[in-house]
Amino acid sequence: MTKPIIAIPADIRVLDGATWHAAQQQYIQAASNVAGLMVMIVPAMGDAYDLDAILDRVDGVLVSGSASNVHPSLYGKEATEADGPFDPARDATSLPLIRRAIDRAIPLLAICRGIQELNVALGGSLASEIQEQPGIWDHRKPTTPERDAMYVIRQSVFVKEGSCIARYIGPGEVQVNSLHRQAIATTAPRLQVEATAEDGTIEAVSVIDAKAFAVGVQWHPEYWAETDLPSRRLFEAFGDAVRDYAAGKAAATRAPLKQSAL
Ligand SMILES: N[C@@H](CCC(=O)NCCCC(=O)O)C(=O)O
Repeated sequence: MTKPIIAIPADIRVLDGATWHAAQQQYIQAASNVAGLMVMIVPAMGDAYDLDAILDRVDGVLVSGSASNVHPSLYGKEATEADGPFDPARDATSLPLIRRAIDRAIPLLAICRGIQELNVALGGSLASEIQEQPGIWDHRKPTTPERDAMYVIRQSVFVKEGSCIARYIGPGEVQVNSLHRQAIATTAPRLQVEATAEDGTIEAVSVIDAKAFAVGVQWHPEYWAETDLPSRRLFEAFGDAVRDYAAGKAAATRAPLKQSAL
């Protein structure tokens, strides 16, 4: 059987003076090698593209991390320069894509910037420069050019008993990496908190009334998905949910054909 396809909304990047619609290799590799999926990068074209037509052709959505921040105007805050860098074209694509995927019961995995987009898409807000708040740790990307060192597993999160992700990675303490300076401030009404860090930072959420896998994590399971068990299990769970969705869609397409053949 052909592997199901998932959509990854692109970042806008400028390389050598040209504008690119880009997605990082680490997400594509984890989705392909661990979840067993194929990836389609969705250009950051906002409402110039019919996002439902794109969702008709895929079986899941993976919203990746990125150095840019969701524009504060999208959660009712005035932007300062310190809130940047921004990527309004990605916001204009990923936020409606997230909302439509949830409405259509299409599996969704949202990572780092992705969990922040999921929260804003559903009406929540973000806090910036969280390391400056009293009692909050420094969750920022380690300063090193070495990618393995940037993404090193160095922080505990506590997964809630009975949460959605506890089914895959167990409840209790899990070791993760951390590369962010923003975090969820007000949790969107449709989200439940699945895991927190010891300093109270929200580390994972799920959509309460979702009809499919709809999970966001503040850490980066994609980076170590081939070698770290909790990271692998999250990607495998997403892959299974995507395959279930694809199988359901294929069965629904076959059913009317069978009837008309009678
Ligand atoms: N706005 C966010 C971004 C967090 C995030 O997705 N980090 C990944 C960084 C990857 C990179 O730098 O390439 C925040 O800082 O909280």
